[in-house]
Amino acid sequence: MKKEQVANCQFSVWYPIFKKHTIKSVILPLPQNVIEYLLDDGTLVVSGSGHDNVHNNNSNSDEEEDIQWSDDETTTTATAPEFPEFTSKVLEAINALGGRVFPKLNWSAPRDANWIALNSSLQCDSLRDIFLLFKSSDFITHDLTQPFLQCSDQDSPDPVINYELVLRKWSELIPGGEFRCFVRENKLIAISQRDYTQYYHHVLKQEEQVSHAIQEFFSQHVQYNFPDEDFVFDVYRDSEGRVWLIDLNPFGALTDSLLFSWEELRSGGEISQQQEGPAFRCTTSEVTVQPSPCLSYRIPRDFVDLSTGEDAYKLMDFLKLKKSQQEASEEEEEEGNAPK
Ligand SMILES: Nc1ncnc2c1ncn2[C@@H]1O[C@H](COP(=O)(O)OP(=O)(O)OP(=O)(O)O)[C@@H](O)[C@H]1O
Ligand SMILES: [Mg+2]
Repeated sequence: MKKEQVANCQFSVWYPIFKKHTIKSVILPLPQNVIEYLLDDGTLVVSGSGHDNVHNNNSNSDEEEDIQWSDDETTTTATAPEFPEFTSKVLEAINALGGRVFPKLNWSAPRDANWIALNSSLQCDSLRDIFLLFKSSDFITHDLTQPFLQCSDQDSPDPVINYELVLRKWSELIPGGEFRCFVRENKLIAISQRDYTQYYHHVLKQEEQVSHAIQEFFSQHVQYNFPDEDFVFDVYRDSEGRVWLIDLNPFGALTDSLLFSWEELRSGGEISQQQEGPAFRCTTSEVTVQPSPCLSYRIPRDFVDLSTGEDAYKLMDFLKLKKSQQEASEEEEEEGNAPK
């Protein structure tokens, strides 16, 4: 996989080509100061003008507390003044897209961070929601810091990247309708169920119809229209059987090969010789159901609830526990001090 192939899969490259067949979206250039804010791994959301005051515990009681948790109403007012122009562009775009959006950068969405959002989802209705997800996501950091990490042409200069915030109209996609399609030398060679951790009875039952619909979509709208001849595209087949393009990804290890292996996809021989059309794989029984691949990115739910104040009872239990621990240690201390 070459750097150029990765550069071709940026949202702003493919969106204008396939606009008619994908979810309505708005692309906004990401200002340098916002990029720096996203990469600053100090506190999650910081009030004031910079990260300097995080450690500067000023005792002036008129000053706001330095650290603001994300669900605090004051967070928006604390961060918004720093990027007023960008904030208003984002809000305008969110409104134009119906009030709820799915955010991503040039390549990635913060899928590894959805657990941190109050709604445990990537659905956002403010810049504050977007910042919380982006700052918590390793996938977003990857886009910003090392997008060409696994490319074979490491000696060649990196293509110039203009970072962009992509806002997509929020759409309730049923995971069983999502498929990843692998194209080599402009030929559709393989289709995999996207959410391979679950068994979907209807996918298995409609395998032929699904494969046929995707092949038709590919030959009518995708084939020869993309600047590369090797790529991976993701689709969604809605309840009426219509196929939509969701994303484009580089053909190589950066992209999850799901129910195939990159070895077999690259060699192509075995999987495409078996039949005329593309190889089709889906999860075939409950036995193979696996935990969500993003689980390892999470921290314990209790910690999130406590830090956000989501669950009041949990917070009360936690405080009671702290209090009893404190009392116990005070008692111990007293005992320790008592003359023997
Ligand atoms: N507009 C949208 N509204 C709601 N959910 C969406 C939207 N777009 C995508 N999704 C959901 O989010 C998932 C990830 O989206 P997308 O493929 O754009 O992210 P990605 O970071 O490129 O993922 P990958 O690393 O697997 O390529 C999709 O599989 C889909 O379930
Ligand atoms: Mg993708």
